[in-house]
Amino acid sequence: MAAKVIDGKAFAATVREKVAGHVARLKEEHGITPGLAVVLVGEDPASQVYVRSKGKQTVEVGMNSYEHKLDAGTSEADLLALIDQLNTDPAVHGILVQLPLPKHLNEDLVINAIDPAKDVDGFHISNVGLLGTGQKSMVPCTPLGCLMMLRDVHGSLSGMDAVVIGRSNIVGKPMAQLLLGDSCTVTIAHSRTKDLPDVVRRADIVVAAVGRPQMVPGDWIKPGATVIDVGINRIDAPEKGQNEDGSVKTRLVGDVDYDSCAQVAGAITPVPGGVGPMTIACLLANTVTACCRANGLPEPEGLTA
Ligand SMILES: Nc1nc2c(c(=O)[nH]1)N[C@@H](CN(C=O)c1ccc(C(=O)N[C@@H](CCC(=O)O)C(=O)O)cc1)CN2
Ligand SMILES: [Mg+2]
Repeated sequence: MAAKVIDGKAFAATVREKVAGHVARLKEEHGITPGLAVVLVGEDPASQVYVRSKGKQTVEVGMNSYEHKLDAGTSEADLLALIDQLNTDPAVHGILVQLPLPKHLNEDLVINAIDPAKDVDGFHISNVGLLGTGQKSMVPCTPLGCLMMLRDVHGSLSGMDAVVIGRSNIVGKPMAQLLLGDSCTVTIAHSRTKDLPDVVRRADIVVAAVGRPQMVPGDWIKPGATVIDVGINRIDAPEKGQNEDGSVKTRLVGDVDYDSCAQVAGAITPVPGGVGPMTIACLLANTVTACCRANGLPEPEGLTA
C-alpha cells in the first residue's frame, strides 16, 4: 500500500493558526505583542527568501517583525553590538541570526551572544545543554516540526526504534534528543556508520538529515515505517527543459528517494511541502513561547516539545 503523505504545508498552517490565537490572547488579556528580530548578513539568495518569509509570516500571525539586513562585509564587532542591543530591547522576545553566516564570522561566537531566553532557534549552548539534560529549553525549529508531525501520526512514540541519519548540531543531534525525550530507542547514523542499510531497516521512524540528494532508497525502509525527510537539495531536472539563459532547469528533492520509499513506508513527508514549512511555523511557536516565559505567563500548549 502507498504511504500516507504527511502534508507539512497544511500542518504548518494549523500551527500558525494556534500561534495566532495565542498572540491575540496575549494582546487582549495582557497588552503584550510578541516581537521577533531576524538578522541577515549578506545576500545569499536562499537566505533572503527564508528571511522574507519569516518576516511575512510573523506579521500574519499578529506579531511584530524586526528585520536587520547587514551587508556581507559586516564586522563581528558590529554584529555582536546589534545582538547586544536586541538582547536588552524589551519589545524583542525572539532573536534569530540567519545561517549560514559569511565565512569571516564565527557562527558559534555569534549564536552564543544571543540571550538564551530569546534564542528562538534553540542553537545557544545553554539551550543545547538544557535539551540534552531533559530540561525546559528553546528547541530548534526543524526538529521540533518533525516531532510534531511524528506525534500527529503516531500519538505516542514510546518504545519505537528511531534512526536519525545525520549528526548536525541544527537537526541530527537535537532530533535524537527529542526522540529520546519521547522514549524512542534512538540511533544516530552518519557517513561513517557501518552497514547503514541494515541499521535503517530496523527503524520504525527514519529521519533523514544528511544533505545528500535521494540517498536513502526504498529497500532500506522497513515496511510501514514513518519516513521524515529533512533534506532540501536542488538537482538538475533536464526533463523540465531549459531556462531562458540556456541553463538546465532544476527541482528540489530530499535526502530520501521519494518514489521508492513511498511504496514501502507507512507515512512519509514530501519535499517540498513536508518538513520545510514546519520550520518557520515552529519559529513562530517558539517566539510566542519565549514571550510567555519572559512575562511569567503560562506557555501555550501543543507548541513546545
Ligand atoms: N537561523 C537559522 N538558519 C537556518 C535555518 C534555521 O532554522 N535557523 N534553517 C535553514 C533555512 N530555513 C530557515 O531558516 C528554511 C529552509 C527551508 C524552508 C522551506 O519551507 N522549504 C520549502 C522549499 C523552499 C524552496 O522552494 O526552496 C519546503 O521544504 O517545502 C523553510 C525554512 C537554514 N538556515
Ligand atoms: Mg564562519
